[in-house]
Amino acid sequence: MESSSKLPLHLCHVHKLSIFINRTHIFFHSIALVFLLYYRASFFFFQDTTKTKATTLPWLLVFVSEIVLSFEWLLSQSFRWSPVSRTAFPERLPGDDKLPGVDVFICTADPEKEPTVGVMNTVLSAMAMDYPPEKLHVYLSDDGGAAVTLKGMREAWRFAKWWLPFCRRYGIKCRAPEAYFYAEEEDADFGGIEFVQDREDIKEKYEVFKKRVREKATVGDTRSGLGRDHPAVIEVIQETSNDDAIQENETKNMPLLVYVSREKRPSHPHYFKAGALNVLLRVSGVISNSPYILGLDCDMHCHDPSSARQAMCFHLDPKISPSLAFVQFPQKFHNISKNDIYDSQLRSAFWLLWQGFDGVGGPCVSGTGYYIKRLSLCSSSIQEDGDPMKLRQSFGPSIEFIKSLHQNNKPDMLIHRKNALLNEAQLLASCTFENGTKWGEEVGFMYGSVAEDVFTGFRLHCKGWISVYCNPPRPQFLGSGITNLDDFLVQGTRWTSGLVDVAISKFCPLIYGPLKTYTFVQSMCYAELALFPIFYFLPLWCFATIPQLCLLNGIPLYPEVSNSYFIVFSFVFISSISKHLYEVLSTGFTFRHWINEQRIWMIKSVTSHLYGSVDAFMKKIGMREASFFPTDKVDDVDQLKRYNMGVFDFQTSILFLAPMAALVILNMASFVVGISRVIFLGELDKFFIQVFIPFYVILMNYPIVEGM
Ligand SMILES: O=c1ccn([C@@H]2O[C@H](COP(=O)(O)OP(=O)(O)O[C@H]3O[C@H](CO)[C@@H](O)[C@H](O)[C@H]3O)[C@@H](O)[C@H]2O)c(=O)[nH]1
Ligand SMILES: [Mn+2]
Repeated sequence: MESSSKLPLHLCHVHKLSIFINRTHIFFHSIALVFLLYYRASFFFFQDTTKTKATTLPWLLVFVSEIVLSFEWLLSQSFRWSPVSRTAFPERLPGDDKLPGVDVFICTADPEKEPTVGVMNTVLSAMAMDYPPEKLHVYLSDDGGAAVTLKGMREAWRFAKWWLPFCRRYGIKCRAPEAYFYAEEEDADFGGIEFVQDREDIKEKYEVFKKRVREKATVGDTRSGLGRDHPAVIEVIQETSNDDAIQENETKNMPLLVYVSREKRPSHPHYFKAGALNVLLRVSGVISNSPYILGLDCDMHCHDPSSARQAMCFHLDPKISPSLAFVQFPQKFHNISKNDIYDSQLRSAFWLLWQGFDGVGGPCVSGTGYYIKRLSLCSSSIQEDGDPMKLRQSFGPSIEFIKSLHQNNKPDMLIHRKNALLNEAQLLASCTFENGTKWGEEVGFMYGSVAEDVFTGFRLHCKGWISVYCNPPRPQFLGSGITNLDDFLVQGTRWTSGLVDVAISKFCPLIYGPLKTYTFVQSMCYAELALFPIFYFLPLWCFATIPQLCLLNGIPLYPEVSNSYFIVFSFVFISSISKHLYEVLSTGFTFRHWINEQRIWMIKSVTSHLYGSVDAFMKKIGMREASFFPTDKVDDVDQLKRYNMGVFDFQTSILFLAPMAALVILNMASFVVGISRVIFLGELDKFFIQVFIPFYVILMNYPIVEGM
C-alpha cells in the first residue's frame, strides 16, 4: 500500500517516431513550397513573354490560393509538432472518501430531434457511473422546456433504483440501458441463473420505462416552438412520498438528480448551449457546488463507468492540478458504418490532432466528455479577499451564488434550507439574471461563438490554464454521429460559423493568443482551428474553377512537364497526399477512408466552409442573427440504410447541391476538353497539370458523379 501511493497516477508518452517523421516532412515540404511560391512570384516580378492581361488575373488568383493554402499547411503543422498520449491508473487513486464531488451537466434542446428515451439513457448512464453516489450530482438542462422531458426524468429516477444496483452488483461496463440491452456488444456475462434472471427482470422494467416515457411523448407536449417562451422550472427529482425519513433512506445510494429548464423569453438572447451551461453552473453552485464538472451532450452516453476516476488521476495529481482546467476525452460514436462516407467519427481530430494539441498545452474543450474544474470557469475575477461589489458586477446579484464561489462552501440541502435554495435557483435561471454581468464574456462558458466549446477552451488557455487529452482503449463516451448529408452540411456550417466567429473577433488566436497561451505552438493550433474554414474555401473554390476555365480557354497556369519546376509542383502534391495517407493508415484506418477524407475535404470546403464563413461575417455586420440548429438524433431508416451502404444521400437543400453539381460538371467538361487538346493538339507537355486537376477532382468525387 505504501509503495503504491508513490506510484504516479498517470503517465505521458512522447511519440518520438511521429515527431521525427513529422518534422522531417515539415522540413522537405517547406523547401518545396518556397520553390513553388518563388516560381509564381517570378512570373510577376520578372519579365515573362507569356504575360498578358488574360493570364495575369488567373495567375494571381492561383498564386493567392497557393499562398493561403501554404500558410494553412504551416499552421496545421503545429498539431504535428510534438504529439503525446497518456495513460491513467485509477486503481492508484486514494480511497473513495478522499474523492472530490462531480456535477454532471447534460444539455438537451428539442424533444422532437432528441427523443426523450435517448436523453434519459445519457442521464441513467451518468447516474450509474462508478463513483461514490453521494459525490455525484446529475443536472439536465432542458432548453425545450418540455413537460415530456421532466416526466421522463421522473421515470428515469424510478428505473434508476433498479438499474444502478444491477450495474453495481454485476460490474456492468456499458451503463446506458439501451446500448446494454440492444447493441451487439459483449458485456459482463455471469451465465449464472441468478444473473440471467436479474437481467431479464431489468430488461422488462426497462421496456416498461420506455413505454411510459413514449406514451407521455404522444399525449404530451412536443409542440415545436415551445422552447422559446417559458418560465424557469427547477426540480430535484425524488419520490413523491412526503415522509422525509423514507426518502433519506431510499436515496442514499442514488446520485442527486436535478431538472433545470431556464427561463426563456423571445425578447432575451439565450446564447444557446453556452447559455444553458452557464445556468447549470449557477444553479448547481447553490445546490451541490462540486469542484469538478462533467459536460455531456444528450446524445453522448457514458460507455465506461470509470471516466470520472480516470479524470481524477490528472485532477488529483499535485504536480499539474493547480494549473489543470480540464481533462478531455474523445468523442466516439456507436453508429459509424465501416465505410463512414461522411467521416462522422472525425478521425483527424480525435485520433491525431488532439494528441498534438495535448503535447503543446492541451486540447480545446470539445463540447462533450470533459471534466472541468469549476474554479477555472469562475476564476477570472476572484481575488481571495474579493471585493463584494466587484464580485456582484462579475457574477450577478445572488449572495448565495457568490458564497458558492468559495470552494469549500458546500450548500446544505437540509430540508429547511432546501426551499430557500430552490427559490434562489429560480432567480439564477431567470433570463434577466445575466444583464450587466460578465457571464459569457469573462466568466463561465463563452458567448460570441456557436462553437462555444473551442472558444471557451481558448479563453481558458489564454488565462494560463492547461488541459490534457485522455484516450483510453475503451471509449469512455459514445454518441450518435451524423449519418446523412443534410446533417453533415448543417453541422459543418454551424461549426464553421462558430469558428470564424472567433477568427474575426478581437480574440483571433493569431493575434490574441501567441503571448498568452501555454506555448506559442498551442496558439497556432487554435489559429488553425479558427481559420481553416476560410483558408480552405477560398483556395478550393479557385482550384475547382480557375485551372479548369483556363484549360477551356487554352491558358496555361502551371509549368510544362519538361520544366524543372514541374518536379516542385509534383513533389508538393505527392508529399501532401502521401503524408495524409500515412496519417490515415497509421491511425488504423484504411485506404478507402483516405479517399473519403479527401472527398469530404473538397465537399465541405466548397459548401459548409463557404456558407458558414459568410454566415459569420453577416452576423458580424449585424445582418443575421446567431443560430444553433441541433442535429437530428432520430434515425431515418432509409437514410441509415444508405449511409451503411456507403451511398450518398442527396436529400439535402439545393443550396448545398447546386455548387457541388456545378463544379462536377465544370470539371468533367474541362477534363474532356483537356484530353482532346492532348490528343489532337499534342499539348500534353503544356497542360499536364491542368488536365490532372479535374481528373483528380472527378476521381475523388466519383460517388457524387454517380449519384447525379
Ligand atoms: O440551444 C441549444 C442548442 C443545443 N443544445 C445542446 O447542445 C448539444 C449539442 O448539439 P448537437 O445538435 O448534438 O450538435 P453537434 O453538432 O453534435 O455538437 C457538437 O458541436 C457543438 C458546437 O457547435 C458542441 O457544443 C457539441 O458538444 C459538439 O458535440 C445537444 O446536447 C443539444 O441539446 C442546447 O442545450 N441548447
Ligand atoms: Mn451531437
